[in-house]
Amino acid sequence: MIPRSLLFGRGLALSHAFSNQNASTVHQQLSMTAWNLRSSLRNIRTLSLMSLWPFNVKPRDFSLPNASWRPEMSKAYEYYNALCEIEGDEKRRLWRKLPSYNRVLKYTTGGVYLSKIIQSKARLFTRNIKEPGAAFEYVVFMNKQEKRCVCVFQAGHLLEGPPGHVHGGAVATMIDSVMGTLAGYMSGPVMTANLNINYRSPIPLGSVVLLHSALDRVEGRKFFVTCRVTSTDESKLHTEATALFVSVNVGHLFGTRF
Ligand SMILES: CCCCCCCC(=O)SCCNC(=O)CCNC(=O)[C@H](O)C(C)(C)COP(=O)(O)OP(=O)(O)OC[C@H]1O[C@@H](n2cnc3c(N)ncnc32)[C@H](O)[C@@H]1OP(=O)(O)O
Repeated sequence: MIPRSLLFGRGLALSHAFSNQNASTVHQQLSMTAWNLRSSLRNIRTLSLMSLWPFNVKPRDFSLPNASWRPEMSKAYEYYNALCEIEGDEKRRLWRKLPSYNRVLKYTTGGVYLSKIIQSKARLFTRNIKEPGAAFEYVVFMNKQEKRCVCVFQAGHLLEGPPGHVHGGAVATMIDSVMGTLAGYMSGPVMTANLNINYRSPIPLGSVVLLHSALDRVEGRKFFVTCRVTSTDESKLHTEATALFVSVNVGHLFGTRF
């Protein structure tokens, strides 16, 4: 979808051009009209080329296994991935692996935001480091029926906070992202309104942990979500969090509520 104003703005100028009866003015306006027409075609061509991108390139799914994954990460991935592949009716499948891109593609499928997003250099915070394994390696498995998800997270060397351990802000980033993904999956666009974190034990740099997130309750537009970060065998609790997400109209993200 291309914004109507962009497509038809010059078209309106074209129809208005014939309202003046004066011959020279009509001549001038015809030249203007030809210019407007050429310009419109150029705009349409540019916009249609733009609208083909990025759909003509398959986006990279950053949550697929790569060489930087430690055996523990691969093992946890295979465990949850196997749950996704349980045979049967598609609708009855409980677990799904969510793909993960470095752009928020969802909003580029159409509407007035298309050109804004396409022109943007924005990249998702957790997916903007090119070297595999250097920062956030993670994959989210969603269970919509049970209103919960599990994220397998391997924390790379660029996420250091206290020596040899993961930065609390990096842990918070992952918690916010996973809880936000769950709330968004259940409701559509959401924003974090409130996030409370208790750090119970430090996470060694390079280690693999699980983030278990669950939807606690919904009150109108408010989604209350919990999260626990544990070792992969779940014997050690690293972090606990609760958060409130508020569902928003997409216009809220662009400052144009409607
Ligand atoms: C794939 C990657 C996923 C990544 C997910 C990451 C998510 C994020 O990090 S989002 C970025 C950080 N968050 C923000 O920038 C949000 C900034 N805040 C806002 O935009 C707004 O305050 C927003 C959207 C939260 C709420 O605004 P608005 O839509 O006007 O709702 P508003 O009417 O104020 O509040 C709605 C309800 O929520 C409650 N509420 C709002 N904020 C809070 C809060 N901080 N604490 C408690 N309650 C709150 C209100 O009291 C109200 O409750 P009720 O309906 O019972 O009266």
